[in-house]
Amino acid sequence: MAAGWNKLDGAKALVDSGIDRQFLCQAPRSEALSSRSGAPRRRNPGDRCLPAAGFQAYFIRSQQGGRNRRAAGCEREMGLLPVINHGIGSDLTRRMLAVAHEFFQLPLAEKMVSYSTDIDAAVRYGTSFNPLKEVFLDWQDNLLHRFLPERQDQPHPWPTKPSSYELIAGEFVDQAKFLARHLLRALSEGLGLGPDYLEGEFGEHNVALRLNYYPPCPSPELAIGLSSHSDVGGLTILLQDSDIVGLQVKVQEKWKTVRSVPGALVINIGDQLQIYSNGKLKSVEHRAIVNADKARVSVGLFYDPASDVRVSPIPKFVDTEHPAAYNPCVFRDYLKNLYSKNLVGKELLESQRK
Ligand SMILES: O=C(O)CCC(=O)C(=O)O
Ligand SMILES: [Fe+2]
Repeated sequence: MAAGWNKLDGAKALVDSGIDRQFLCQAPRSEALSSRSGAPRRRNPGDRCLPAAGFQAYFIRSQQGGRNRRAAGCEREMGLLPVINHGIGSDLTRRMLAVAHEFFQLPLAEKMVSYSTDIDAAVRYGTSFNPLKEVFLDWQDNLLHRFLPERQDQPHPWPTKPSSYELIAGEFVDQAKFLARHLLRALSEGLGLGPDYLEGEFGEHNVALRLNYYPPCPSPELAIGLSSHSDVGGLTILLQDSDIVGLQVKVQEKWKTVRSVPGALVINIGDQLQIYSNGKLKSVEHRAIVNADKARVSVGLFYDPASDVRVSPIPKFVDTEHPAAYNPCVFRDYLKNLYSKNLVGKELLESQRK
């Protein structure tokens, strides 16, 4: 294991602890050495590198699906919506991505101030999805903020470093929330409901902001950045680093890579909208892959029903031909279920099926 590293320290800390020493390469010795700059060496297809113990926490599934991860870009029929004229200024999206990078560059101890295993914590820093349970970790570290309606009378405990974080992330949350509401109204009308219907169902609504950081990975074909999942709530507004691909969507059992267009946002439908619409809307199965060259960040704003809302198919979508397909579930319980398991595609939603 990398000296002094433990799995809760996360992917960036493992990379920082010295990639070069972690690989026992069976390639010719001269090739096996990394470049003098210390930058991860690009591997040749013929290399047989065995990751040492620290990396084995991530290098998984090693034999599965490697080729798929490099699938060509395609946005048609993906079930998600890349949008450009979304009203969030390019200056703000650029600053949001920059401050996210800055956050993850902080020393580990400063990020760990926000480490918590409490899923109700307002701010939570960590690695992977459920590192205490997973055998193989996702190659990413993350910071999650939850803005719960029941806490709206308390100031949000923003991380104090980087110093511009609160201002930039606060502005991004406000604008992305505004956009999410607008989209929810449009979806509601598109379903033949009144424009405020879905918003009414969501109640006081939950908002969460998640920053994902994927450090460069010496063997990207052996790791996954974020395991396959669908977002569990209502709508997700996702901002990703320009010109670094990572997001993939499952379309007809194949992984398609989503192009990363500067300033564009990707809108995702979450599980609760599939339940409300009794399957008329479908939550999108997606994942993130990693690359050997560049760290990537993504920032997701999740606009979800309030925790105490009981979600079930809307009566308009239920009749004898279309019986209710899902059991009702209080959103808080759905989230608890999520965090008690590992991320596995749409299994959680499937377990809600009648
Ligand atoms: O990094 C990405 O592109 C995906 C992030 C994501 O799916 C999430 O945070 O739920
Ligand atoms: Fe997601």
